Amino acid sequence: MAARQQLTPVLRRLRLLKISPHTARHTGLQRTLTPPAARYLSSTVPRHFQPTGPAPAAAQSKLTSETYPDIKRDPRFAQLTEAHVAHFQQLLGTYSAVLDGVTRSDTADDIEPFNTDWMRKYRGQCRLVLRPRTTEEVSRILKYCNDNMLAVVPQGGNTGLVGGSVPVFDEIVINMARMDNIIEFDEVSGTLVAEAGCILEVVDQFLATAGYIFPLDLGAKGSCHIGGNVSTNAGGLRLLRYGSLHGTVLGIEAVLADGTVVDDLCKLRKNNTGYDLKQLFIGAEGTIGIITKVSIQCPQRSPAQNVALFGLSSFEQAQQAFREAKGQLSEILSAFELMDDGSQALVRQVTGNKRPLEDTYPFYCLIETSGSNADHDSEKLQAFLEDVMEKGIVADGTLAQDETQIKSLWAWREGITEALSHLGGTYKYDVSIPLKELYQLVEDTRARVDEAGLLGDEDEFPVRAVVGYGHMGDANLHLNVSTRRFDERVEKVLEPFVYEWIAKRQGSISAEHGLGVMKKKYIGYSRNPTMVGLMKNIKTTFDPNGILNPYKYL
Ligand SMILES: O=C(O)CC[C@@H](O)C(=O)O
Ligand SMILES: [Zn+2]
Repeated sequence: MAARQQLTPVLRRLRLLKISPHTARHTGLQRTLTPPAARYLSSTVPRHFQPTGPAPAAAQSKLTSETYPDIKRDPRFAQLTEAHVAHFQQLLGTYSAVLDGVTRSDTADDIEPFNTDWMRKYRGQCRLVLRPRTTEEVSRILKYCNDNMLAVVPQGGNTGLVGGSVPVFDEIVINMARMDNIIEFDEVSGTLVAEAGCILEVVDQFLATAGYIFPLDLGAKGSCHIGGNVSTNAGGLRLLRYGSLHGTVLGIEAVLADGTVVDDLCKLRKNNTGYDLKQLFIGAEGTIGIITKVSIQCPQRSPAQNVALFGLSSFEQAQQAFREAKGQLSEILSAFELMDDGSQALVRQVTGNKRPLEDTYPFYCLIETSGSNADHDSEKLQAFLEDVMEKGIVADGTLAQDETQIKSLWAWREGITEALSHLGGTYKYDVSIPLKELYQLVEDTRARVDEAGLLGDEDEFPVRAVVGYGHMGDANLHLNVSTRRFDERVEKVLEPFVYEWIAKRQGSISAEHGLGVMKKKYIGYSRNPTMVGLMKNIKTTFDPNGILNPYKYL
């Protein structure tokens, strides 16, 4: 206690000193999602982005097949015919298809959003979108496609960042949005069973009404589907606390290429009976089957939550702060995120929002705690803050006092992706590196782009900034190269340089966003030939004709 009193002057440096514990953020089931334009208009920034928002300033108009001329359409696949369309129309009833140029649609939807990814970096040429409502319909669609050699792309909320959920050529899109039922929830065990097309935020808000939380949270939660999350093995903001989907997913139902339904919708935490086949579908990006249902273990929602944002003078200090946070906050630490100043300057530029700290620092960390005892948590956090400030690890900081402040602090981290998208094209590298060297990649990349004469403030330079941020608690960095326009010269300077850099340090070239089209040819930088060979065997076993999400992943 004496020590704490002595430290009071240090604590005064925190602008929002008083920690007010508060209840969980989401209450009630709400299906209305906020339009993207409104996202930056208030201090209570909604925590998601939409894939169908306004096109980024320098949207890619090129087709993926033009950007990647070495990818050729597989001649084994059939061309779509009138007979195929008629078949699907009959199969799916009135809610059937959107066919480009031909009026066979149950909606007025344009086909283009299904062909284009959220970043407008990848553009396919699909002419048919199917939107099944049941597993049975998915099964029939796939059986027919397999028998007729029609390639398909499973599509969730289309919020992916590696071009995995849009076609490359004329693959048929199987969009899962209509399979959006929450099937059952056990309030005692916390086991949820839901269809793949459920929107993550909707499920999370449903769980909030029962005092639970979905064990995954990410910026795209307002648009992404839980089936897509599982298919890409999304990591998100609280992996540090709740672990990977490989641990929380208890079971899945999936449909194989030939229409076979794999019913492994297990609800048990323990089940060592034979190979754990569901694990193969988690992170397979729809290449071995389409996930139709998911059973998942949901943790209890923490009644007390606190968020703090700190400024730090070096990456070395960010590491020290992380170490202290783990030691001192232990079981209540639920997120530890890193942002460099460049990323924060871009968010500020796009949103116009006032920065949370008065001065700028080279690095910022966002810490979240979630616990069950508000007094206990506040005490721990206070003590942690006193300690890291006294030790000179943290230069300045701010603590959210209420729900609104929590959201606006989180927006400085979660809003980076969207902010960058408004500035032009972004080359994104989602990587895992041993923590010590995490930020070195950003510095080395910046130096390389600069040396190539591509980085500058004036419009003639394609690259505006090279920034880094990410899930420091998971040693997962998001290296983002923000450009005024996508430019082949930039891509050539970045690739394979970034992948080689990572391979030298035994890192992963794909930490949480998947491989998609973007990293297909680079898999060898993170997986050895024996493993890639085994993966190819698995792919052939599950999908002998290769109709599921071709041209990607392997
Ligand atoms: O846009 C990115 O590079 C990262 C997106 C997402 O994984 C995040 O952590 O914000
Ligand atoms: Zn991330």
